[in-house]
Amino acid sequence: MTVQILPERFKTEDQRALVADLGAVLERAPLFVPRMPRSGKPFSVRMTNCGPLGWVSDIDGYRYQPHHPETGAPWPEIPQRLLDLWHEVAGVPVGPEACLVNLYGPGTKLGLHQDRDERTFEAPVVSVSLGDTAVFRIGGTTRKAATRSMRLASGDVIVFGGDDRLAYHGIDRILSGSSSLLPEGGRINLTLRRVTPF
Ligand SMILES: O=C(O)CCC(=O)C(=O)O
Ligand SMILES: [Fe+2]
Repeated sequence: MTVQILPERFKTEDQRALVADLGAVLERAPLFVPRMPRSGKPFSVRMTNCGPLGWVSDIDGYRYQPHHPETGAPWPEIPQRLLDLWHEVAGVPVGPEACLVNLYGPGTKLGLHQDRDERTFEAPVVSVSLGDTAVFRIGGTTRKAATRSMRLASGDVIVFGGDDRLAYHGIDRILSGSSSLLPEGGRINLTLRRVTPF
């Protein structure tokens, strides 16, 4: 496996600073409810983005676009702390273009999927967990491959690249009350992605 796990990469103080950075992002780019292509069924996770591009999903499909789907405004910049993380761990000579922000309340799940809407898979996906612990599942590059489950706690970072860049993954559940980082509870996941070839 070329999934690299960096437990507690962000210590409590840095986690708090990241939450403050995200507060500023959310003021400019409010959370929206993504919907499944075709059916329009809402996801249980709420999302927003920062960076030159953001990932959105609606009845017309999944895509990256430079503006917020509801306000029409460009996405805010990726906080420096996250750019620094990317440059330390991603191992590519270019920056990320999108940072997808997912907010999980109690009972939120994210089905097994691949991150494959990018136009390049040469850069890894760098994922940061904040708040309540998630039960994360990761498998192989086919839906049928065996999966394993692991817990992602606040401050943990995982980097999936190389052979695992297209590994199926998802969130089985959130362990409510496992962290006091977020005043209202729940979990935030940030994924930094490169979208265009370099
Ligand atoms: O919340 C997570 O840890 C994973 C999020 C994810 O897979 C995604 O946004 O594509
Ligand atoms: Fe994903």
